[in-house]
Amino acid sequence: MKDEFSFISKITPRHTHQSSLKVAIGDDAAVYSGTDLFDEVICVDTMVEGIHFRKDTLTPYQIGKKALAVNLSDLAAMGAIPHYYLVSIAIPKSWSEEQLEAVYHGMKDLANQFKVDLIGGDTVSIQECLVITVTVIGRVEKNRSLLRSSAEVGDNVFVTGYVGGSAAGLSLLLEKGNEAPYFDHEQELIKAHQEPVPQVRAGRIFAQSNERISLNDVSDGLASEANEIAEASQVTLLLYEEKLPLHPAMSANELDQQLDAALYGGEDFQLIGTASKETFPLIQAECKRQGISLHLIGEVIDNQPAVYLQKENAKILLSKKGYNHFSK
Ligand SMILES: Nc1ncnc2c1ncn2[C@@H]1O[C@H](COP(=O)(O)OP(=O)(O)OP(=O)(O)O)[C@@H](O)[C@H]1O
Ligand SMILES: Cc1ncc(C[n+]2csc(CCOP(=O)(O)O)c2C)c(N)n1
Ligand SMILES: [Mg+2]
Ligand SMILES: [Mg+2]
Ligand SMILES: [Mg+2]
Repeated sequence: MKDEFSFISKITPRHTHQSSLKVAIGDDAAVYSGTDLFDEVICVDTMVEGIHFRKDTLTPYQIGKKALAVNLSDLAAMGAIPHYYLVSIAIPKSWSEEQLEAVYHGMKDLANQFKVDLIGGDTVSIQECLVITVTVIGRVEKNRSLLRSSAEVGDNVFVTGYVGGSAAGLSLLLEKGNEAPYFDHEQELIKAHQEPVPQVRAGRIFAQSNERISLNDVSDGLASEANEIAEASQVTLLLYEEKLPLHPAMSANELDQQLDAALYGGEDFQLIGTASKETFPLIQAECKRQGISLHLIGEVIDNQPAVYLQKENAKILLSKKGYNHFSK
């Protein structure tokens, strides 16, 4: 298989049956109408041992926490308020009951933080490696879900927080293991990889602004996520290299390495999006008021699906390269 994206296109139904469906396959989560005031939002993501984590990159507690976090991040990317989650777990012989309890402990701690309830799941055995699949359900004010397809020419491009930290942390773990002595700044990068914080608050600020905002979360890397917005909105994004908020704990690394981590590393679980030039200062001010940093990183410049990176004096095409499950 070439990549998961062409596979998903192939299996996407051309017609759907339910009239309540508002957003089908193609965004961070699906949306269908709920009550008079709210739409329901639902998504699912899987973490596989050996692919998303190893016993020497995440503790069992962190595996659980991250499995829920990545799903809350997809709800955040829709502007939704999370409510419930379900967990399907496939357990190999190599995992003890004590370790599995720690996985659930990690999920529970994050669930308490966001006031979400575990309401179901499934438990099965598997031959080789642990597989954990989390489904989350939330809601957003009627017709206010934030889509990848809402970008327009003239918009500002923004991203919350810092990027590249997770990939830089993973490199350290893969190189030196989790037992090695680390400097404080290295520990910060490792933490960014192990315990990403879903940007639910930021997503809510964007949804409640009542403005047109396109949004996506950074699971596969900025280049890939920016391309998803470009494709869904049929626009060209121009990102300015010097404006990318590279995680400050990476500053000892070569600049090329930092850029590589931010653009192609993934798993930062920040939110990238676009808003009109009039809207951007409003949401940036509200983010600031709530202690969230919102960085202006580029502009929407044209009506062709593409992403460019403006370097000092060159404009380079950023392809949809990033973490890809089938091209590694
Ligand atoms: N096997 C599948 N069957 C049906 N729909 C799928 C399948 N895999 C993905 N999708 C849908 O395709 C769209 C894109 O999925 P994708 O997993 O790339 O997005 P994401 O969850 O935001 O990213 P990531 O998984 O990298 O965090 C989503 O709407 C998702 O629900
Ligand atoms: C041991 C180990 N090796 C590599 C990686 C890197 N990685 C795995 S999946 C993924 C993208 C997000 O996944 P998805 O697209 O399924 O949401 C990334 C960046 C890791 N986390 N652990
Ligand atoms: Mg997503
Ligand atoms: Mg997914
Ligand atoms: Mg992915």
